[in-house]
Amino acid sequence: MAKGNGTPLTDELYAYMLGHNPPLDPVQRMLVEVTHTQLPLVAGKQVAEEQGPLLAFLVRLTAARRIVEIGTFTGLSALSMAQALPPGGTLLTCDVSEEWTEHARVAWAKAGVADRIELRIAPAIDTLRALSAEPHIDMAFIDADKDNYVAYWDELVPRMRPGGLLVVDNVFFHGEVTDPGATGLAAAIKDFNEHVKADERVDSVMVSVADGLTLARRR
Ligand SMILES: C[S@@+](CC[C@H](N)C(=O)[O-])C[C@H]1O[C@@H](n2cnc3c(N)ncnc32)[C@H](O)[C@@H]1O
Repeated sequence: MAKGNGTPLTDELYAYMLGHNPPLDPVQRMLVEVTHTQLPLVAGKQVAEEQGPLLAFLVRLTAARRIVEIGTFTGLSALSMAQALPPGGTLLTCDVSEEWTEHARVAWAKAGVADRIELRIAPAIDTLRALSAEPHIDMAFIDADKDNYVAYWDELVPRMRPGGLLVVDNVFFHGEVTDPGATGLAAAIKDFNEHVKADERVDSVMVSVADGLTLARRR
């Protein structure tokens, strides 16, 4: 079986890669530090450091004006995307935790992007179902409860405008997706990955970024 020509990502190489990406700005850096010091037990939920610049790059590349995010946590991915929006662009982000998203609100205000971000505290599936059914979303980022990924996908895809970009995090589920006996959330991600692969409404690629990322373009 072909293994690709990937280079193992050592700590040194990872640091080198980060050193060649746009550096975190002071508010982004603060958010990483606050998350690790004040929420150490759940800090691993935060997107990996290379994902913020990647998401910002994708917002600029697609000239996205209307973004929907599922899974706010302490707000680093939302901050990165909101900072890359053109004037008049907006980001709707969904979460269920007032506690975790309070850090996000503070950071967005500090960064001067609070006016372009709407945070809805409610099960994301309810927030998505309440959105217009018209294709109006330019970019979506799914990074929340894994057992609802298929449901989020099926609410989002019809609402994406043609050419719109869906980005989905954790599609490797820590490598457990290759386990034939996977259960629980790993099995949910495996089902999701099959669902995307079979979905003729999109063109998709799965890439090895952090814990695996799927990028899909609405046809
Ligand atoms: C992996 S974290 C998101 C990380 C975030 N994107 C960042 O940049 O730090 C997942 C988030 O999904 C939220 N979540 C879990 N279940 C949810 C649900 N049913 N609806 C909305 N959000 C949910 C959690 O509260 C958590 O903050």
